[in-house]
Amino acid sequence: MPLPKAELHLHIEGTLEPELAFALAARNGVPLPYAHTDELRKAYQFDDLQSFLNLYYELMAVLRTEQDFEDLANAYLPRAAAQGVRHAEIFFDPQAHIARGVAMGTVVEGLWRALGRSTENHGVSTQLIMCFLRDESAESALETLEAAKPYLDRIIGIGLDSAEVGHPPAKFREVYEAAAALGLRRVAHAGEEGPPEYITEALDVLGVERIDHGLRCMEDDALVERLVRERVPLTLCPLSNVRLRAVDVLAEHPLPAMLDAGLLCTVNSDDPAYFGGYVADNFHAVRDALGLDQERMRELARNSFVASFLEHDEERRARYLAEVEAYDFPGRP
Ligand SMILES: Nc1ncnc2[nH]cnc12
Ligand SMILES: [Zn+2]
Repeated sequence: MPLPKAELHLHIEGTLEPELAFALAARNGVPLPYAHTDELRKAYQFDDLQSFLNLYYELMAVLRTEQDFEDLANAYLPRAAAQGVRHAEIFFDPQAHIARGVAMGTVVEGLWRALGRSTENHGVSTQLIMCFLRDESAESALETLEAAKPYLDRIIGIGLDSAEVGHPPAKFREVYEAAAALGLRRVAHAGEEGPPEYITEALDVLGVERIDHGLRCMEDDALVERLVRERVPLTLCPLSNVRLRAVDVLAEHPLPAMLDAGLLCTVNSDDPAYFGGYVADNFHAVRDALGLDQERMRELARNSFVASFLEHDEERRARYLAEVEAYDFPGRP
């Protein structure tokens, strides 16, 4: 039985495995510039975030109907359950779909057909976080929030993703203020490729409660002290960092130094279909490459529930946390 955990940094479009991409392409008559799944997999060599995003947006062309989004989520959920995920806060990128003529309602209703039954069907509770693409305009983000208004009972919060450098958080001040007024929770990708100043700006200007990635905080001691003092969770994605070359090799990932500094770190999968592993695979990879002991692994699992947006169901959070504390690692005498 895997260690129980919450997954807090997972782009649902990043769970699109080559086999499902080809099946949906055939179903929808969408041509793909790859002959078969192996050829597509060979394209999964990235130099940086942008080179990944190019493929990520290209493959989304196969997602067209409610059924496609339901199938996408229904492929992820049993995999997540098998990896010990009890609770998942799932990102989606509506602008990438709306730009292709796929309506907000198609995306949210389709995902919800799977997510709404996930606790019963898979033992995984879920929340949806709608991300704005930071390389699109602030006006487009505001229009997207407007388009989401009929679906806000299904969306717990907003996030900010896509190409980071050159698109500082402050560009999105207005839409974050509007989202806060609607009672939405706020997170943002910051400090993945962008500088530590983007992390500070996400906190001060956007009022975010968690930082997605946040890796580059380690370049600024005062920022680290602040993140520790304010207990700001970071949703790290170690295999993603290696694949997108934010770190050279996993053995050099700053996670142990971040934990030693007292940062509230969590480990997540980001876009598991592209980066070679789901969330437990990320846990095992950091354990093996960085020599994390069982108490560090337990700390990461505990942090994931502490950092989750489960305030509306503290009883559930307490149950998950108790499971973490009671967990017996395999192979213990
Ligand atoms: N790691 C990542 N960073 C920014 N935007 C993303 N969209 C999907 N994955 C992303
Ligand atoms: Zn991400």
